[in-house]
Amino acid sequence: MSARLVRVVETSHDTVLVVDFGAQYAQLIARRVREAKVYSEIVPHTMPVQQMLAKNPKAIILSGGPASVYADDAPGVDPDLFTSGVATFGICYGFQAMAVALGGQVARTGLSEFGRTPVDVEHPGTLLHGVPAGSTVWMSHNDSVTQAPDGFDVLAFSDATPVAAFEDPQRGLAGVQWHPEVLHTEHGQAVLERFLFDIAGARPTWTMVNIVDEAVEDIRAQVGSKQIVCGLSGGVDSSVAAALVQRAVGDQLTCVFVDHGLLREGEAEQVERDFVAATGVDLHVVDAQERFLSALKGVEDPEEKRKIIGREFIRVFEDAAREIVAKAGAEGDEVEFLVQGTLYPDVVESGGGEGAANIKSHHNVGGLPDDLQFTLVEPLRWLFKDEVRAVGEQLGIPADIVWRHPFPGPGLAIRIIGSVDRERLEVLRRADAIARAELTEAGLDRHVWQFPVVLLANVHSVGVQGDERTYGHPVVLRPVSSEDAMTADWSRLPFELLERISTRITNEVREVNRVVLDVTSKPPATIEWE
Ligand SMILES: Nc1ncnc2c1ncn2[C@@H]1O[C@H](COP(=O)(O)OP(=O)(O)OP(=O)(O)O)[C@@H](O)[C@H]1O
Ligand SMILES: O=c1[nH]c(=O)c2[nH+]cn([C@@H]3O[C@H](COP(=O)(O)O)[C@@H](O)[C@H]3O)c2[nH]1
Ligand SMILES: NC(=O)CC[C@H](N)C(=O)O
Ligand SMILES: [Mg+2]
Repeated sequence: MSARLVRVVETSHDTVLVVDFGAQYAQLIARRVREAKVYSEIVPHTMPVQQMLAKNPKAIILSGGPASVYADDAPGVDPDLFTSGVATFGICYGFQAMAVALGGQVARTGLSEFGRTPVDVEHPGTLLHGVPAGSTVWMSHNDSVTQAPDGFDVLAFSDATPVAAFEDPQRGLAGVQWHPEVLHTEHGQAVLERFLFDIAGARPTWTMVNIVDEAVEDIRAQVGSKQIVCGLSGGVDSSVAAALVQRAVGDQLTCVFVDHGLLREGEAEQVERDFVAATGVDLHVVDAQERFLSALKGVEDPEEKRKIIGREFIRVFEDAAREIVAKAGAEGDEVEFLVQGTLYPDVVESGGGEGAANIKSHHNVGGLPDDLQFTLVEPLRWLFKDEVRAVGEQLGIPADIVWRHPFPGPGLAIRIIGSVDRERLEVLRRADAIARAELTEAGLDRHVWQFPVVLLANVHSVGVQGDERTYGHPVVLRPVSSEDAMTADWSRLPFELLERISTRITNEVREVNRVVLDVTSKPPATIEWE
């Protein structure tokens, strides 16, 4: 990330740091803060307090976490934080850790609360101003604060928890046992906003107009008068990134669309037609089917597939950059910059959070080759997907691009379980086209986040079609709902729709004799099968 961009963000907006104690919901907390128009970043709990303070935060939020505050290896909070003058809000584990650090008591009372829980507000104070006397919140804890630290007012209690919320507005400190960030909690956003605005005094300046203006300014400063290429897939992220760069440096930008042979039916034609029509951008289409398919020949391991694809993408961008420079007749002037549509969850998932495991190498982050020659320009690396969509709308990108379902860069290669070849790709492409067309026909595109169809090319199953025995392959339908692809649930599509898809696929795609539905959430599964 460019040091300049860090400065632009930090000096023109109030920043809220979300300290991650291993929470399920650290990302969600950051998103909710941003929904209140305050810029927010996640930092690991291992970051020293001095380093946090160096980011000049307006407020700090301590997240929940799996540990018990008195356990030997429990992550603690440096008491310096509470004398630094920075307003601090504790949620669940963060609330308990704040209580202990300031001299309160936490105990495992034997009374746990999970899920929907009624709380009584006995004294709203500043934090719970406007919250009714009885409301329902979402809890997930075994330990409870049994005594608030000196100087704090206790604001609420539940059946199992004598201290469910407290505050000391003079010192800018407050906390709740429940999770204000989850949708099931009534008045959750309002409580976060009382903390942000009334206790911390943060300013709501993180708006789409400001985000766009600042990104444009920053790209201009980074790129100057040089040529720049953008890997454009026609997906939401790269379309929005390209539109931002186009606004910043106009015709210095050339977009490169790679047809790697792993695309869905009609995709290449659609990107060429719709994207150019919508933006007027200079689009360079590369037919690299042969190159990708021969590099992938016989490869079954998912990580190996991803690494090969990441590498080939970059090699194609390098070749394209050389051609673009030659065409422009600009001798000796190399293309130094490559625009990618990398998002904040990509950054967090690929080790932005301390000790985060590598689940899979996204082709544009962990899958990049070591000898990358380009300087990356990633104007969206601070944003969540819903924010990217809002930026896209702000830039006037048509709704069918902004609301497209995400499609992974490695394409159908990671939806064929087993090695990839032209025949298998063709089978999957036909099944996928049927599923997508029926979803659209049913008017349910906006109800699902994504709808992968997966070909189990390594598996055979017996069927009977036209009174004859067949020995074909199953395909898996994987419709999911999600807010940001970090977590997901399987979509409850109507049975009639599933039936139509199943019948059409087995009738129209000869190689497939079985259609199954994936009913796993993420976690424990992931959205894509590889
Ligand atoms: N076929 C392609 N040609 C050129 N670049 C691509 C292609 N596929 C992916 N990329 C590059 O990889 C990046 C990451 O891909 P990813 O699928 O996450 O984003 P996207 O396609 O822009 O949006 P979406 O997530 O909505 O599909 C893209 O932003 C783009 O820069
Ligand atoms: O551009 C991409 N390059 C990749 O290598 C990649 N792998 C997964 N995805 C997409 O990321 C989201 C989360 O996917 P998973 O639950 O499978 O990890 C889902 O939206 C996936 O489609 C990718 N996108
Ligand atoms: N969700 C949480 O933060 C839980 C905090 C702590 N582990 C408890 O069980 O009470
Ligand atoms: Mg994509």
